[in-house]
Amino acid sequence: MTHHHLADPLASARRIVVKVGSSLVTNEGRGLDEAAIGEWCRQLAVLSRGDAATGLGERREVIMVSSGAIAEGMKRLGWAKRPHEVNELQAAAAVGQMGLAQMYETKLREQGLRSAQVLLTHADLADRERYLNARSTLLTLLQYQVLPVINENDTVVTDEIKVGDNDTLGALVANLVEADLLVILTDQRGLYTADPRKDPAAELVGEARAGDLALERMAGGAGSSIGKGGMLTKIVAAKRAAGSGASTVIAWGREPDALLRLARGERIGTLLVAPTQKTQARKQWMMDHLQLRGAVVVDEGAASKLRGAGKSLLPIGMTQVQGVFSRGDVIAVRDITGSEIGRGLANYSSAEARLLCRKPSNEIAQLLGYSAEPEMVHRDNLVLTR
Ligand SMILES: Nc1ncnc2c1ncn2[C@@H]1O[C@H](COP(=O)(O)OP(=O)(O)O)[C@@H](O)[C@H]1O
Ligand SMILES: N[C@@H](CCC(=O)OP(=O)(O)O)C(=O)O
Repeated sequence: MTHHHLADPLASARRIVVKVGSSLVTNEGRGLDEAAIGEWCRQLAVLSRGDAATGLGERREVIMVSSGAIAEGMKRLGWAKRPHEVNELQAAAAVGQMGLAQMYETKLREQGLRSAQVLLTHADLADRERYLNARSTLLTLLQYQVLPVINENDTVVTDEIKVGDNDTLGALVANLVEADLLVILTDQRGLYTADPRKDPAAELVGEARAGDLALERMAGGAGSSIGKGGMLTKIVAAKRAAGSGASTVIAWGREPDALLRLARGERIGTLLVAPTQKTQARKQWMMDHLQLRGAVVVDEGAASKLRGAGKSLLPIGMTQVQGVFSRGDVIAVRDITGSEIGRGLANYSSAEARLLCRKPSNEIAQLLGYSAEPEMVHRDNLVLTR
């Protein structure tokens, strides 16, 4: 084994989710902080483009998760106090989201970066099929070097089915796209041993293991009336992000060049290291958590490409489909002798897969009336059995 030490979680991160909280984005509710948003967008553009001169030659894929819709909506509606009525909160979110989207669009365009608004709900992430759709949309945007700006779709979701806070949403997005790093920018310099607003003796935690229970005892709720989650949701988010192998940094949103410095490997704020690496985390998830719904049998050519060359499974290599499964279910991939090659997420249902056996991918659209992906199981969603 050669890969004994873990790569530096900051400098090696190539896919990064950045989350900013309401109080930062809206300047404590005073209105969208154009200068702050402009600063993050400038840094995001450098990361996305790559800039050898600043020691960031390689391009990173970046996704923004931004709060602030409700706070900004309240400001625009002239509401001084946060309403309790759900419909009023939802109305405020709808008003504020316009401002958010417009601001990010403008600031990113100034940097020569294209952006896209993505509003997600809990259901989009809980349902396997919608999950895969959201995932492939986000990955497509990244592929085209578009920066997705994500928020919860507050206007349509009711309390019971809400993600509820954007720290959690950021972690779910990190899971969704299998990010390497989640950066949570907030109004404190990181996680302290106690809420620094209440305890002046509190000290900054430099580094810890994501998921360490001692962290949860340090974290309190939101310090202001603007933010939603406080530190606890950030700690829990870090644990969740670690589930897919992403480490988390909690840092001050006004720290100069925070995103660039982090990407260069500088330690800023609190680093919560994911104990398992990405590929291992995915493998565990695929092997442990899911029951198999079915299988596809592949010919020898496909089997050797999967085993040896690290390729995706294309419909043309499939000879047989077993069981009943939906798009997004975990299925086994077997060779002609019946032995398992690997497991992965099916891009097509069993009924569709039966129609696709032995067919070239350019016929998928014609056979099914639509085409989701050219692969039956994408390499990134496939784990080889040992
Ligand atoms: N242990 C802690 N370390 C740092 N901040 C803490 C801690 N416990 C509670 N907090 C509070 O959490 C707040 C940040 O959470 P929140 O207001 O939800 O911000 P955001 O809008 O960035 O999500 C801080 O202002 C702070 O008062
Ligand atoms: N989706 C909500 C944000 C909710 C939220 O989690 O806020 P925060 O704790 O400030 O990140 C909004 O845009 O107002």
